[in-house]
Amino acid sequence: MEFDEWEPVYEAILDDFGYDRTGDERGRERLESLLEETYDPAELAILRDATVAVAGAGPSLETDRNLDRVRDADVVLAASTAVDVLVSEDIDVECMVTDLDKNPETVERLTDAGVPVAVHGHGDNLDAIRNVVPNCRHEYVLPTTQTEPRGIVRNFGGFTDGDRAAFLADHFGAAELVFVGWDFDDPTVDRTKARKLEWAERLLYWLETRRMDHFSILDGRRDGIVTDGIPIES
Ligand SMILES: Nc1ncnc2c1ncn2[C@@H]1O[C@H](COP(=O)(O)OP(=O)(O)OP(=O)(O)O)[C@@H](O)[C@H]1O
Ligand SMILES: Nc1nc2c(c(=O)[nH]1)N=C(CO)CN2
Ligand SMILES: [Mg+2]
Repeated sequence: MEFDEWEPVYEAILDDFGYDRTGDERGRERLESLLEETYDPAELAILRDATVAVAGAGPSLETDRNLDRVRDADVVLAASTAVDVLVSEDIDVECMVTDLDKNPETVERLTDAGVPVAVHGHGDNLDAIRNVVPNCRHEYVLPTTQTEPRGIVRNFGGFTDGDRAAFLADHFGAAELVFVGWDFDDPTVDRTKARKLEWAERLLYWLETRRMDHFSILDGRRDGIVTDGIPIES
């Protein structure tokens, strides 16, 4: 997704959470200033026409059925701690997507082993960027932002770690997205996380309907409505 399509949704997210756009720009600048080189996104051509498992970090990821669905996929993208769950089941991931808030040692280990990690900079992870990025192998770090992309820092669309993985797969031409480990109504999460998951759900619904490329047909027939181009669950 290009930024001009993403920007109105980004503005709605800023508004909803009260985030400061200049904070996100600072996150982008910190990534820019720390990275001497980056992962070449052209390498993500492995996603083209692939069946891609998009693993969220919800508790259902560990069910046998979901682990089998991941094993059956051509390519596995995993958000944050979902990587650790999959690795403990002997499942390798092709790319990790994270804002560095949970398992920095996994980020360092993957980049060291030559597995790309899409590292997201935003206004609330500036310290994590400074603490973790210098310990990573830069040629396996793909820096991302949710604000306007600049220089080496890319924006493929998406907000939370998991939905950004789905937007990444879409951007690089995945044929099919298989969602595992997505528990939108997880009673164990706090209020802020629940609101982030609400956004993730809305964004994935938008992405999937956009991928189907028949918004106008779906509008009013599925259990969602379209407001300003953003599908909102009814
Ligand atoms: N029940 C769930 N709990 C946690 N993550 C979930 C769940 N269901 C789906 N996910 C996806 O897995 C990702 C896990 O990443 P992580 O726990 O680091 O969250 P995050 O996006 O950094 O948000 P936060 O700032 O709240 O930690 C989430 O971003 C979300 O997209
Ligand atoms: N500014 C800001 N941006 C975010 C935040 C956050 O806490 N603050 N959390 C996210 C979850 O992955 C994604 N983006
Ligand atoms: Mg995270």
